[in-house]
Amino acid sequence: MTTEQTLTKLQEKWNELADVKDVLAGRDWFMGTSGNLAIKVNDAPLQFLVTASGKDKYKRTDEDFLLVDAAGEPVEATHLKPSAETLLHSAIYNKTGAGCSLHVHTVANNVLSEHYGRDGKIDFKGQELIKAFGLWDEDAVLSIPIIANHAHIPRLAEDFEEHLTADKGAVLIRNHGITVWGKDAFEAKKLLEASEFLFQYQLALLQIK
Ligand SMILES: CSCCC(=O)C(=O)COP(=O)(O)O
Ligand SMILES: [Zn+2]
Repeated sequence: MTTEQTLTKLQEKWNELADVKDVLAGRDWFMGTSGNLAIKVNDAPLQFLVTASGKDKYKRTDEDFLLVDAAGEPVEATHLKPSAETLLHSAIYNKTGAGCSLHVHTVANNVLSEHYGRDGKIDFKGQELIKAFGLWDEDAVLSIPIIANHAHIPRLAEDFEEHLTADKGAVLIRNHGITVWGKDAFEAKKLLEASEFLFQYQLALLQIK
């Protein structure tokens, strides 16, 4: 690839992730600067764009993302800090064929992660939207793992990695949020939206019971 082609690809991926960020911001899924997003730019060497830590993700700026390597370290010298949870995104790109990963905190995903936390998972059956995860059988069950929210991110990443068994998926971090990954930005966003729909449904159901 020429330098020009590399830069064009980087710009395309930047715009793709910025567009996803704007849509998720429209859903109010970045409260209190929470959440982080990443998109793969290059396979060999592995490089991905990740949100800069602590930014107001409701705004679109030239400093929203930075390019990091397989270990989550900035590729170039920068004053920007990669997301505090970059290691989770690194784990996804190192262990799966995913091209995009998204993490958001919502009231629904936090409440349900606490409610089902002791089970270590939340199951959805007989719900149309589990088809977003490729589960089309009538008896299919979507099982989303729930892991403990370790403050030490390498420890959190270690637990998280155990669930990186496919190129797409979702993991809930108890009283923290959800991380999803998919082959590209379209798939990751679809999985995130489907998960949040299912969480909102389950929460509403628990409330009327
Ligand atoms: C203020 S939210 C606490 C950190 C967090 O969980 C998160 O998703 C945002 O952290 P980042 O470093 O990616 O801004
Ligand atoms: Zn978080």
